[in-house]
Amino acid sequence: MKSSETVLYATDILGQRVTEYSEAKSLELPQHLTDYHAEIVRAQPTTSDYMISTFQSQALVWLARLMGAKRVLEIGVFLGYSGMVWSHAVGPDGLVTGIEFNPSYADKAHTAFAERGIQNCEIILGPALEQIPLLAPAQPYDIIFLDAKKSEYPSYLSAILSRSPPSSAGPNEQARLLRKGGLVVADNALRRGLVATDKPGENPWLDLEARNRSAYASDEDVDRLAEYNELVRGCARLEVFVCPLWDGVSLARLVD
Ligand SMILES: C[S@@+](CC[C@H](N)C(=O)[O-])C[C@H]1O[C@@H](n2cnc3c(N)ncnc32)[C@H](O)[C@@H]1O
Repeated sequence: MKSSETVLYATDILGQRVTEYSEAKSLELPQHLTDYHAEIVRAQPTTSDYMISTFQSQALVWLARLMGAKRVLEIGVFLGYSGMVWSHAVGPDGLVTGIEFNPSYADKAHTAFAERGIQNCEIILGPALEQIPLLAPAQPYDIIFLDAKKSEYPSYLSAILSRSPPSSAGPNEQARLLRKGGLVVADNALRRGLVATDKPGENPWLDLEARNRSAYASDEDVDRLAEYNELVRGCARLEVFVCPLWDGVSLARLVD
């Protein structure tokens, strides 16, 4: 099988079966997460693909647990599904802080947390680029999850890095936003593969994009995501792996 035929963009039966098999053989998500995901898919069919999938959730829980993560900053909350995933990953003694600029989404997420007795998720209301500089976590985050405006990813990254100075800048660990060894996890880093190819005949999403721009990605989104991937790859303080699953997930570790 060619690498381009992995589960990410596969529409063939084998790709589906491999994905189902991998989900079934990976760590189990608790019922409240799978139920809430299914509830949103049923109730909000046109926007439910804003959410990470349950399969991606399994990977993120595994990753957070591998790191022993206890503090997660999530930029882009929507209805709180991925916040609940991080909440589960960090456990009751951890904390998930979300930033969301849509008050109606934030309300619904708060309600969903309360209905499920989830007490370790908080939401800051406002535009991410205004709120990031105001954050003052008691301890630096272990993971920062980018899932808000795609065209702002490069700006999120520079805001995070400028608030996370290297050790050489002095003993200022408490003031850092992201701890040394922490991860910037950026969802949709490949955006339907458009960052990799927009040649007609190579990317079946091109037709869909042209017909329905608003549902998928604008040229600006794709250009800024490509810029984000370049910036991360070129940054000496970050070590990155771009995972070609789902819509692409960039995993960038802050080395210093
Ligand atoms: C893709 S959805 C997040 C989905 C969520 N992480 C999940 O998987 O369940 C993106 C969210 O980011 C919010 N958003 C977009 N731009 C934003 C910004 N500049 N500041 C804060 N929130 C923003 C949107 O309102 C939307 O709820």
